[in-house]
Amino acid sequence: MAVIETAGLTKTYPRVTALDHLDVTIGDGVTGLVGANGAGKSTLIKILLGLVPATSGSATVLGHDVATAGGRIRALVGYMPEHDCLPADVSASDLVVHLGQMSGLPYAAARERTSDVLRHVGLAEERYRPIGGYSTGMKQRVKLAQALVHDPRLVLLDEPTNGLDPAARDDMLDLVRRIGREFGIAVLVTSHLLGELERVSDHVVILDSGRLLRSSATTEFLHSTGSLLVEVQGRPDAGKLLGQALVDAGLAARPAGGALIEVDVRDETTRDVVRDLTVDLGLGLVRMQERHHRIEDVFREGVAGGVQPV
Ligand SMILES: Nc1ncnc2c1ncn2[C@@H]1O[C@H](COP(=O)(O)OP(=O)(O)OP(=O)(O)O)[C@@H](O)[C@H]1O
Repeated sequence: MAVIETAGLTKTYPRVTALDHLDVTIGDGVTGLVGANGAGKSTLIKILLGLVPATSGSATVLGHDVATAGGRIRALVGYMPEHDCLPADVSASDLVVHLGQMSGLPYAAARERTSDVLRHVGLAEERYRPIGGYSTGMKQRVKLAQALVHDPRLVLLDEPTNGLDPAARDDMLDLVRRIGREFGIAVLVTSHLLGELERVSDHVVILDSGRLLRSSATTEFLHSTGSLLVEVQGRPDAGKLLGQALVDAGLAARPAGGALIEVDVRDETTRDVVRDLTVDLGLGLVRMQERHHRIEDVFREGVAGGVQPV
């Protein structure tokens, strides 16, 4: 069963169409929802939670219709909102226990789960201090903990790395990956920082002005654009010589400046062909490295080239 499914989902505000006939299916694992500011990510999340009604079209979350089963969905789903919304004068521990009870857990179970999830997100003794004194990174962890306290089947994380410095961002992304891989909870995580999602996501959905630009496995993004950068030495025209030999061998190879050649990876034999031809030509292999385009490049190419939704 799809975790999330939308059909013709549209949301119009008086001045703007935030979602425009969105058809997308999201499964288990970690899915990155990418888009520039204003692309419609937060609007999609709020509709999926049953907090904001769609203008037209439909959506289901874990098989439940968002239009009629918002309450049921919110019991099964954890939500980490984008903006700072934590009360300053309450401790993380008290807040998460309270929200656990609001999600239906008895007091004792809420306390036990709170202790577990705060440990998982890396909040130790400070959990008993008022949240007002926390750093941004600690506040983000509290927001993540409250999304997990009721043991949801799916979590919706809206810009969890917002406002974090690089080290805190890495820690948060590690947590997101662990939620998906180790705890088996489906994750939909949004970001406008495209590069970070390829590290943690199994699947990437790209939104552009409320429309679906692309939805595919992360490996497909990388695989479809994978190439090798090869550097050879031994004679002045070494690069040219190897480039021609690679083309003669049926590979797509092109000069990449000086003694550098870029070769498209055709299959698992490509590296062996490069190595053998270099040896046959009596050249020295200086380096052979992966040259993946990043999701960011694919996104840019897509927008510039007007790629049709898939
Ligand atoms: N309540 C609202 N009333 C009017 N317009 C809104 C409302 N909420 C969102 N919008 C508009 O809808 C569009 C999509 O906004 P949304 O917040 O979903 O984008 P986003 O991709 O989450 O961007 P961000 O990362 O900046 O939050 C934007 O143009 C925004 O200004």
